[in-house]
Amino acid sequence: MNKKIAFIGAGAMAEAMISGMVAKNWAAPENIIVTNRINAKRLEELKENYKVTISKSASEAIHQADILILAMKPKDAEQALRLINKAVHADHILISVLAGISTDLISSLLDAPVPVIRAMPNTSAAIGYSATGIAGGKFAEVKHMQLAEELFSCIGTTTCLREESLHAVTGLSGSGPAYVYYLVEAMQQAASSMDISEEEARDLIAQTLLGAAHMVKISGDHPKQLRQKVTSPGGTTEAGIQMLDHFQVKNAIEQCVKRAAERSEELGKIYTRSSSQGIV
Ligand SMILES: NC(=O)C1=CN([C@@H]2O[C@H](COP(=O)(O)OP(=O)(O)OC[C@H]3O[C@@H](n4cnc5c(N)ncnc54)[C@H](O)[C@@H]3O)[C@@H](O)[C@H]2O)C=CC1
Ligand SMILES: O=C(O)[C@@H]1CCC=N1
Repeated sequence: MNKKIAFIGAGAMAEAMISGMVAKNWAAPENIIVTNRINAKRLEELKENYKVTISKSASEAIHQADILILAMKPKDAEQALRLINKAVHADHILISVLAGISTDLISSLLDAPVPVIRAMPNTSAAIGYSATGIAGGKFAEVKHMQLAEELFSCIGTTTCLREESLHAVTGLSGSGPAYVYYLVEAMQQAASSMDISEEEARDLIAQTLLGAAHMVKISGDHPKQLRQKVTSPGGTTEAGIQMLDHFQVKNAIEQCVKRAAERSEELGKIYTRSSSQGIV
């Protein structure tokens, strides 16, 4: 890939993507330009760790790049886009990973007909395991979608969807790693109370999650079937699952995913409203 990519925003998600791209040799590190609002130390850290090019000026980064990746918090998007608008043109491709923010809102803040692609990756991008959903805005053509698909496929899997579905994707797989880490925290807590060391527990839990994830992906069996294969009548799993049912954990997880998706919609609405009032 000989295109230049500018990250506007240098936080956790930008780093996860940079780390994955560099590890896969998808882009030469010097072709990745990273910029943020004020934190020069953070840029130096990314330069040191990944050998990327850093820039203190977003407009300078935009002038050098072919692909722009918007990676600031939704609340900072309007200010960033007002600046980006001065440098961006229709030959750029703008990829936004912002939760909740629609391509229409982004396009409404830009004068040029820039192809905008909304993406929802997750932090497992850092090790090539992101599950990313992408959707194209009104100026995004097939060739732009293909490029975005190629980009995200270097850091995991990519699914093309209708843009309305990206709120759900955000609740499911964008935030998803955090739910899994929450489960790991709980399992580690249990292990520690039963005198298993943190290190031993981490290995046992991680391998258990990996094995179960591969089974879900490879076996083609419904998760309920997979669960039943573990559950002997009158055995340990049944006793454990009874506690999950007692605490309505399935319902809690369903509500968790739906609430996160709803929050994505809310973020979209907050910033649509604020943007029209010019007060983000
Ligand atoms: N962290 C995650 O798991 C995921 C995050 N996202 C999205 O990625 C975006 C970034 O999230 P994080 O990396 O977690 O946030 P973060 O807070 O770690 O990083 C945000 C970065 O944006 C920079 N920034 C703020 N205003 C700016 C401006 N006007 N111009 C240039 N840079 C600016 C900050 O200096 C910082 O480097 C969010 O919109 C979030 O919805 C999407 C998928 C997963
Ligand atoms: O929590 C958030 O808002 C972001 C979006 C998906 C994951 N992290």
